[in-house]
Amino acid sequence: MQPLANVTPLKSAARAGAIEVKNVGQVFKTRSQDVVALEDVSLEVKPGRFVVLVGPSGCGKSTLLMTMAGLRQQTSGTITISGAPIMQPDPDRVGVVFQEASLFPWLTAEDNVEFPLALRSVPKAERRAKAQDALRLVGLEGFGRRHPHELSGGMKQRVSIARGLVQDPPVLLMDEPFAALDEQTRMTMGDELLRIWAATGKTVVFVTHSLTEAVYLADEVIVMSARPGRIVDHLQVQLPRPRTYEMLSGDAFGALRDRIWRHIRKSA
Ligand SMILES: Nc1ncnc2c1ncn2[C@@H]1O[C@H](COP(=O)(O)OP(=O)(O)OP(=O)(O)O)[C@@H](O)[C@H]1O
Repeated sequence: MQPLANVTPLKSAARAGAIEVKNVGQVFKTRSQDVVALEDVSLEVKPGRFVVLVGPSGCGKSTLLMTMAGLRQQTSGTITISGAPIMQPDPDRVGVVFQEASLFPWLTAEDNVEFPLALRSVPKAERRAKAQDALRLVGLEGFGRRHPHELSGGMKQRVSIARGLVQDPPVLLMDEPFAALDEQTRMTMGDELLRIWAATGKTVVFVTHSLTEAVYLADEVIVMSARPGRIVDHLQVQLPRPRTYEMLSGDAFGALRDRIWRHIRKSA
């Protein structure tokens, strides 16, 4: 276990990293109609679990993740993170990583990682130390002075993960973080993420369209139906860890992937 240095422990340590979503609904009001994106979604994630959300395109996966991150307010229901409601973004409790690395091109990798701390006026020396820790954790020690255009797609996404981790939140929410990467890099990044997860003990909620990636990474897979998004299945993935490439062709792996696919095909 290798937590980031200089971290203030959470007050409610016992529930740090727990997520509770209760009867959450999300309705978007547009000029022509009300779009029901989420309907009566409830789920519980225990601290330290790796949970993957899958479902057909437009079923509300990103909406659910953004609502858990406090970036949107749900229309109904409640969401608590580490035992307290989440009403707005709170980088001490929740880190977020998006599909596009969305780095500032004019800032170096370490300045990008420091950015959330700079916004909160954390002193420069402390910012730098935390950014160095986070960059080391994602395997980018020595690359901090590079600008995004000097980094590969996978490296940029590592910087983005480091930025999500820099305040050492107990929860990391990831919205298709590897979707823009080629298949080889994507597999490597999956293994890297599992290494970081094992080293930090964070709760991860990860959205993907790839059923293989879902089963490979997850402790649990939550399957959503087409809009309005509801939870239609919740699978426990009991494959041993560390996960290996050989498991991809095993019967247990195939059975889980088929079960998820049957739900998605029904919804499509
Ligand atoms: N701001 C908004 N205003 C109106 N409708 C929205 C808004 N944001 C999302 N929606 C709609 O809500 C539904 C859920 O969208 P969301 O992006 O959460 O789905 P998703 O499962 O993440 O999709 P994908 O897999 O294609 O990324 C979609 O029908 C989308 O068009």
